[in-house]
Amino acid sequence: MTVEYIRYRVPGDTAEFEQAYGRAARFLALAPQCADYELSRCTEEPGTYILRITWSSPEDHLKGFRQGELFPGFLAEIRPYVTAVEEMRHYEPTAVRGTGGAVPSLYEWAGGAEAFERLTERFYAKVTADDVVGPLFAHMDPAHPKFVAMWLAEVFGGPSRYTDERGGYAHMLAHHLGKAITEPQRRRWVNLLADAADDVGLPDDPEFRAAFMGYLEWGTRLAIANSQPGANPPREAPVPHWGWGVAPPYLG
Ligand code: HEM
Repeated sequence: MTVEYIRYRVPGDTAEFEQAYGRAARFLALAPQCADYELSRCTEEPGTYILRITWSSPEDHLKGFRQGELFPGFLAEIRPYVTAVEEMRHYEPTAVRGTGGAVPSLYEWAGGAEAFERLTERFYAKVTADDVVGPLFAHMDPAHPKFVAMWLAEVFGGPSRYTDERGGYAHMLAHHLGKAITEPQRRRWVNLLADAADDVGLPDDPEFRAAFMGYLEWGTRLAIANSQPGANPPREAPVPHWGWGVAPPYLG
């Protein structure tokens, strides 16, 4: 991915400029090389704009889009503003990124470490009594619920205890390798965790539950793939961090 920034200083009618970009954006929306785009207006100097476009690569932008069939239509809309461009360059994102304190983490929203411990205690009580998934956990370490609570807490934005104290992703992966988890087992695992979330009173607002269940769908489908005989997933990776996605926390 590469991020293109285009800085404009628009001398005349800024409403017309925004309308022109509104029309030009249709071509970006169709471009397979474009991941997303956003036009922002400067608060202090309203004639100044920055357009941010994320492209799959500089080559995809310069060869794929610029030399492709969508570019003439795009350019026709914004041609009057070409002379207003002050900067037009590609930037590589760095590791410095994240959300600030204005958005609570899913970990905080859920109720912190104690909420995840209540959740997994309840969940594994259901799991071990279950005929579909129970046999997989027959020799489970008694501390397993606590370890999975640490994992979930870290994934959802809590402290990095699973990484620091338990071996992180590599350790979690090692527990799934060769387990040959089936789809009915995966589905039961997800259903029991959703039931446990209700039982222990995890927040049930739509935004939290959509993000929570989104991670469970993603993680359990990976667990199936990684657990099949002969699977060769990456042995080292960071613990994933899961956020709110498209539905931010409801603060109404
Ligand atoms: C989001 C999905 C999942 C997450 C986050 C997860 C997390 C974990 C973690 C962190 C461990 C290692 C705990 C430790 O440090 O000792 C573990 C082990 C294990 N997981 Fe998962 N898991 C997921 C999905 C599944 C599914 C779908 C199954 C099977 C239906 C499964 C079966 C197991 C088993 C059998 C172990 C070893 C338990 C033991 O004997 O101690 N996991 N899991």
